[in-house]
Amino acid sequence: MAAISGITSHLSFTVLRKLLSLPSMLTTHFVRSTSSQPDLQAIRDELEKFQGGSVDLEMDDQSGIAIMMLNNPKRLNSLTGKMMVDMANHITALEKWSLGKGLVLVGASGNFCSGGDLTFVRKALHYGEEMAAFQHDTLTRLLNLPLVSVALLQGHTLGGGAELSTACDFRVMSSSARLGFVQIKMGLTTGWGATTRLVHLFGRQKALGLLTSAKVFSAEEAEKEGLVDHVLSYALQPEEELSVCKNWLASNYCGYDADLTQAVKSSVVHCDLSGDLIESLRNERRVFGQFWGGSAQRVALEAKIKHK
Ligand SMILES: C[C@@H](C(=O)O)C(=O)SCCNC(=O)CCNC(=O)[C@H](O)C(C)(C)COP(=O)(O)OP(=O)(O)OC[C@H]1O[C@@H](n2cnc3c(N)ncnc32)[C@H](O)[C@@H]1OP(=O)(O)O
Repeated sequence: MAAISGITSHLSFTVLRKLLSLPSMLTTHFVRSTSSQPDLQAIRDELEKFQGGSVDLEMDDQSGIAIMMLNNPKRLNSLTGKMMVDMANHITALEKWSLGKGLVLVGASGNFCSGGDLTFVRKALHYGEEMAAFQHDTLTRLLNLPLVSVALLQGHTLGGGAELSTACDFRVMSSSARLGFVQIKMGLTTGWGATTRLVHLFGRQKALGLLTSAKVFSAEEAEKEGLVDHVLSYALQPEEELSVCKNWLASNYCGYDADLTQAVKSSVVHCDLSGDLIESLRNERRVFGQFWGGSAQRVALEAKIKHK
C-alpha cells in the first residue's frame, strides 16, 4: 500500500507542479496541505455570478499578435468574477491559436488594472481560496502560452493588477504609470500567484522587499529596479502607447514564423517547468529535430543571410 501511495503522491506532485509551475518545495507543501484538486468548473460557475466589466480579445491572424483588454474602465479595470472567467476562456482560445506569435495584455482607457474589484471582493470574502485556485490556473496558463506576452502598464497597476503583470513574459510601462504590490496594506498576501512568480523572476530578496514594503513605484523607479523591460516616452497618448507597445513586441520578439516562435516559447516553458536539465535537453533535441532540414531552414540557407 505504501508503494502505491508513494507513486500516487509522486504523480500528484508531478502533475501539480506542471499545473501550477510551482518550484518543487512549494509543490510538496501544497500537496500535503490540500489532498483534493480544486473543482475549477464549479468555481468558474460561481465566479460568473459576480458580474461587471468584461475582458475582450482581438486576435490578428495577419500579424500573429493578439490584444487582450481588461474592460472595466469606471473601476480602473479592476477584475470582477465574470472578468476572471472571460480571461480564462480567452487564454484557452490563445492556447489553440496556430498563427499566434504574441499577446499584449492592456487595460481600457489608459489604465492597466487596479486589482480585484472591491465590490466583488467584499461579496466574495467567503470564496478566497477558490478564487485563488481559479486565478492560479488561469495565470499559469497565461504565462505558459506558446506566445510572447507583454503587459502594457498604464495608469495604475496595483494589487492583483500588479500580479497580472507578472504572468506575462515582458512588462512595458507608460512614463506616468505606477506599479505596486499593495496586498499587505489590504490585510492580504498575494491571491493570484505573484509571490511564486516574483521569487522565480527576481529572487527571494527582491520579491520579499516588493511584497513587505507595498511600495508603489513610478516608471522610472520600476525600470531602475528591473521590474519592467521598457518605459515609453512621455510624449505619447494612451491609445498611441498601445500601438507603440504592439510594434515593440512585433519588432523585437515576433519577427519570425509563428511555428518557430511558438516552439521556442514552448521549449523555454518546458525547461522552466521540468526543472530537470536532462529532460529539458531531451525535449530541446526533439523540437530541434522538427525544424532541422525543414522548409524554413532551406529557405534561410538559400538566402545566404549575413547577420550584421
Ligand atoms: C485581489 C486582491 C489581490 O491583491 O490579490 C486585490 O487586488 S485587492 C484590491 C487592490 N486595489 C486597491 O486597493 C485599489 C484601491 N483604489 C485606489 O487605491 C485608488 O482608486 C487609485 C487606484 C490609487 C486611483 O485613485 P484616484 O483618486 O486616481 O481615482 P479614484 O480612487 O477616484 O478611482 C476612480 C474610480 O475607480 C474606482 N476603483 C479604483 N480601484 C478600484 C477597485 N480595485 N475596485 C473597484 N473600484 C475601484 C474608484 O472607486 C472610483 O470609482 P467611484 O468614483 O465610482 O468611486
